[in-house]
Amino acid sequence: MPDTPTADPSASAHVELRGVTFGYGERVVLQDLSLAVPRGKVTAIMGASGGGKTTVLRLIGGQHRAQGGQVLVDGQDVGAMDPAQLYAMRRRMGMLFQFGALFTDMSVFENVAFPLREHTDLPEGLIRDVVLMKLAAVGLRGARDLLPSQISGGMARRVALARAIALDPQLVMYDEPFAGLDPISLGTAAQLIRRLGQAMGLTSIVVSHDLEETFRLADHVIILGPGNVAAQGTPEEVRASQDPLVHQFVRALPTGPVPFHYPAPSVAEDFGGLP
Ligand SMILES: Nc1ncnc2c1ncn2[C@@H]1O[C@H](COP(=O)(O)OP(=O)(O)OP(=O)(O)O)[C@@H](O)[C@H]1O
Repeated sequence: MPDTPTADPSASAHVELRGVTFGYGERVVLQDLSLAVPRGKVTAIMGASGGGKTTVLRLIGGQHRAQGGQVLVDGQDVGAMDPAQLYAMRRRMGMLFQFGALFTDMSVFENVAFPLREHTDLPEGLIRDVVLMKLAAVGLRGARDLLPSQISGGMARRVALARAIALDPQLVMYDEPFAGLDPISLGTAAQLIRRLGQAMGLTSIVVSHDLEETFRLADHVIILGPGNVAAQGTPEEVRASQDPLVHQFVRALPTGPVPFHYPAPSVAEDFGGLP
């Protein structure tokens, strides 16, 4: 049984999935999945590898459409949006994907200016002010003229964050924001996600495998089990969950209900013909 959170996050949900089913071809990844992301808070989506976390982000961003159920952003059904509505919705969203790399032939400044040039008619002077403000927010105003090849991985992640918030989004989605970062850069990135979220009143959704950092950062945690929510609530509530899958997950145990094998034909079928 999924754990019941003490406060009902759907009361002020920014994003809601209602009975969502989604698969790639034959492979069903999400089955009747319902969850709510509270507004103005940091929500972590965690779970076993391949459990569908990135797929959930793609459904919220409208890159995929649910095959059953509804994905609601600000109460609007993403699956029913026409291209113009999708475009308008995405303008209010920032997305920071692990490999959503910077444009390598553009300076740090131009990388952050890019969405402003694409989506607004702001005059050059204002673009400069906004870019420098966003770079200042991530501590990199002084790095404006450098190329991505001249900055560290941690700095590049911060530039990508400045770019993701360039248009003052209401919602920012982070897919593995800590992957590959050293402990100091990781702590800085987590602090930035929290501080910027608070300063801008953002709803943040963080998909991460980094259990300790993510539990420290998040207000609300959702653990995906096979196709559905295994537990959700505050980090403390989720830590205390009795669900065997959640227990395995929060204690990082190698054995438990989370399968090691990707679904495959039976061993007999694959090897039965061997002498
Ligand atoms: N474009 C695609 N085509 C086919 N299968 C896909 C595609 N994208 C993802 N999958 C499959 O869907 C399942 C869920 O993938 P997803 O990336 O959403 O999981 P995840 O929980 O984010 O995984 P991880 O934590 O390892 O990044 C996986 O089994 C994956 O192999």
